[in-house]
Amino acid sequence: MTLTDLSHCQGEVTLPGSKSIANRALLIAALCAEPVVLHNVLRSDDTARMLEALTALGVSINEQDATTLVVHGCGGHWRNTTQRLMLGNAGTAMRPLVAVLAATLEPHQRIVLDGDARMRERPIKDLVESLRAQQAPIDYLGDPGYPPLGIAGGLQPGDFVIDGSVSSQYISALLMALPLLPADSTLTLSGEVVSRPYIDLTLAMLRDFGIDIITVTDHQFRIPGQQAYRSPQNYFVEGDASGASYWMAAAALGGGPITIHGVGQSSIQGDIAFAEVVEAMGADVSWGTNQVTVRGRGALQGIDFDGNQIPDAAMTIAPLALFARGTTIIRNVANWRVKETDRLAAMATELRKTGASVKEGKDYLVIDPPQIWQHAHIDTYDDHRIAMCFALAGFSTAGVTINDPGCCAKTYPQFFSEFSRLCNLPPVA
Ligand SMILES: O=C(O)C1=C[C@@H](OP(=O)(O)O)[C@@H](O)[C@H](O)C1
Ligand SMILES: C=C(OP(=O)(O)O)C(=O)O
Repeated sequence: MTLTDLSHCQGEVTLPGSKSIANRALLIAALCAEPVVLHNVLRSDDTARMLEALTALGVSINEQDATTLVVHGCGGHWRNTTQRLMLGNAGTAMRPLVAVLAATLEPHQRIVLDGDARMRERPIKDLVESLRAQQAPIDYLGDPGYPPLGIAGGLQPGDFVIDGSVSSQYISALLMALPLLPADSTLTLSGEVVSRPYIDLTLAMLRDFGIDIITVTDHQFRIPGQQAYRSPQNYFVEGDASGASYWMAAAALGGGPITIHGVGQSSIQGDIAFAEVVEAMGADVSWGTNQVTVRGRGALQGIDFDGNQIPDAAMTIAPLALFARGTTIIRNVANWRVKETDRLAAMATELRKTGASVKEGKDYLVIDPPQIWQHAHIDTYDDHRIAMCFALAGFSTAGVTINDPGCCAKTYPQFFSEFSRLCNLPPVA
């Protein structure tokens, strides 16, 4: 898809449901003993993998309409445990399922969790070792430290320790699983903890489903055992705040205004903080009930930003940097290297194609905008966020061609049709 010389991008857009919330809600609802009606569920590759996995485990899930699903949970007593579950590249399916299955399977039951080629390269060792230290029988069936994994029941409550410096998803996974054990546990986080707002998101959702977790310190939780997930009957999935970052950026570049429906200032998603980034770079942000409006103010200014708390939305700073005055630094994002692709390397390579000057460090990027723009053919590495970020380079007169824009289906299948609509382009086939 080629995008060139976009000037206006304005109007109203309604976000799809959050991937992070939808996949947590599906799994948690499956752990309830009573049905839960989930509203505004994202339908995308990542949620499809979770839905398929839960269905294979024997959970019945009915569609009331495309985004309203009724989950008939089985209280953690899975009806079918002879499966190999294929989880694609959905971190939010793989990581929680490892811990939850370890906590809920019987010792004689065994499940294999596997994913696509990239998932087999994404580390899971810290999580597996923490579970194994508490007697969970988990085997590496391929390369040690990576999926596929064979998992059986047998996990014991006790004092869990986990390194939080690679992925917060490991910690969220343990927080979801440990309340189901027959006695109390503690969970201690070692190392620098990345992506902390996703841990807070997990804690907020666990509360909504009746689970009690005591935060002892920033690095320790006490988790009473023998708890049961309780159905709130209805649960509403907020719009995807990471997805909102592309619209905020498009408004900052094209003037907007763009009103984004589905998240508000009090969102439980950390990525909503991207609004402060576009404000700092040169846009006006105004909040309404469950909505935010962004207007560009003209020239953007480069920024020096620590992306550790919001690694997904922080990617959207990179295309803004192409249009900003001065240098932009995105720092403290080492774990970009273990996501859909090595995002530090991919981002640096693709930004350079526009004429930008980019320094790629171990855990940071330094970006200076192009002095002379070149038309860039962007490779997307099967990474939805690379595809969506580079749509924004379409605001240059040289423009971009994005290879395989369809990879945005991981979290935002409608992204390019919505982008075309707001920028007044011919509809995407
Ligand atoms: O818990 C979650 O829903 C997520 C946590 C983050 O991963 P890390 O904790 O691995 O940074 C984020 O990048 C991912 O898209 C979703
Ligand atoms: C890192 C991401 O996904 P995952 O949930 O697979 O980790 C992402 O959506 O940017």
